[in-house]
Amino acid sequence: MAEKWVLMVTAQTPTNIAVIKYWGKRDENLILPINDSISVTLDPQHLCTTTSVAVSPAFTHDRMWLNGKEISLSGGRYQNCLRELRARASDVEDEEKGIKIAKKDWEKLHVHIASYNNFPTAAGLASSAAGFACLVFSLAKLMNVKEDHSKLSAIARQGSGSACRSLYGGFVKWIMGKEENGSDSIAVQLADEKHWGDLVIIIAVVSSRQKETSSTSGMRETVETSMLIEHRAKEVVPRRIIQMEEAIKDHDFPSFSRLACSDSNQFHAVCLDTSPPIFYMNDTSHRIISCIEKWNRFEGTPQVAYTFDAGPNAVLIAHNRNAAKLLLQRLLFYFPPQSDTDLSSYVIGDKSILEDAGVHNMKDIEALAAPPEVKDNTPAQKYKGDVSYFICTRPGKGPVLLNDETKELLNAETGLPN
Ligand SMILES: Nc1ncnc2c1ncn2[C@@H]1O[C@H](COP(=O)(O)OP(=O)(O)OP(=O)(O)O)[C@@H](O)[C@H]1O
Ligand SMILES: C[C@@](O)(CCOP(=O)(O)OP(=O)(O)O)CC(=O)O
Repeated sequence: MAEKWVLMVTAQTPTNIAVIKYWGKRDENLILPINDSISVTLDPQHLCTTTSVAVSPAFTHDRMWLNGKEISLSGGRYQNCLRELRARASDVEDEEKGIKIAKKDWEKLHVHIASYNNFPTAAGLASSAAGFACLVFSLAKLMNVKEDHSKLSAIARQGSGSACRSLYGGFVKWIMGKEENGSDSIAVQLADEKHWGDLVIIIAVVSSRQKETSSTSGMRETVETSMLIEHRAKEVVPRRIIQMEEAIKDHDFPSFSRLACSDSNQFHAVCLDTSPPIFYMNDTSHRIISCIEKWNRFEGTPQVAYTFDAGPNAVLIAHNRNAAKLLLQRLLFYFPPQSDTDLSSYVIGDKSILEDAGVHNMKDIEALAAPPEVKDNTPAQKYKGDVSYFICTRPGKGPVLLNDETKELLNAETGLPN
């Protein structure tokens, strides 16, 4: 194998937001959780990771570049994923390029990985979920790993727990499993993205700075010190999982919303019950919760569900386009952009919701009326600049291979970043 060929695969993988949260591990190395969790996959058009992986006899060691910067692959999580994939690699033949890789060659061959997140990394927008899912999916294709998505999810899980749910589109359950080796701790699809196509998701990016306590250390401290976590994992979540599956199957938005909001609040309550306490939400997060709670109560039936991961950003799930329009009007009313902000960078993603809301420029935002649920009270206060930007999106599809050469992140001849 003295030739200098480069074989490359590029894939795109979505991120996901948990509506029944994973928080706490029973095995730190294999990443085995203490409860099942359920998530919604977000449309990769708006939030996704793109990863190119390449193999060449010319590569001297495994290397990775994340968002253009070289990072070390020596960490246990990357090593575990690479080892599991190499062990399952098969023969690969590319007749056109005259490349033949035998199964046993994969132990000696090295890979180059380049990945790009089209959203802030490590800011509570689940970059590790999309990132590890994409790494595993693309390497599995390159190495001709002949296993289904559920088996691949058990490998992605070893990169980051929530990553196993990004192997599927739509609505996904991560089954915690019972086996000590983690073989039954896998993700399964509950319903695809078309099943509940009415849902609209608006993310309020409250802060895109890197957070103080990572999910990994946060959940470790919770398991070690919180008395509430055991009750949550053993009593509360198992019941909620059954109810959430039903709500999704039946398109029952009121139940979906109540369960998602309660579960997010309970996750943040166990963070507060951790010693020392962990605060992921901030004042802006709390104001968003109040706004939604007030509106939902005023309407008599939930219009929007909220959920917050390990950070202050709000993920708001509206039951249809009309609710999303009314939601965006409320959000822009309470959280108008700074005067020097450009509207097109303040609301990104699916801008058609902005059209529905009748907001075309900054003047339209200033002209928004206070929502009816606050009218009788003192004039509603506004919090200009407290939200960095909004992303409008929807439930989306799972990983896909990209055959477009212009999307490749590695050079087809050198295997180095483009
Ligand atoms: N595209 C990627 N490919 C591979 N690994 C990635 C990628 N993006 C992020 N990661 C890994 O995930 C880490 C960030 O994970 P972290 O859990 O801190 O943040 P997050 O996933 O953005 O937030 P959260 O999981 O709490 O929602 C990065 O330091 C990196 O190791
Ligand atoms: C709050 C959460 O987003 C926690 C995600 O934790 P991670 O999957 O990032 O943690 P590790 O398994 O240690 O990598 C809830 C969820 O996604 O279910």
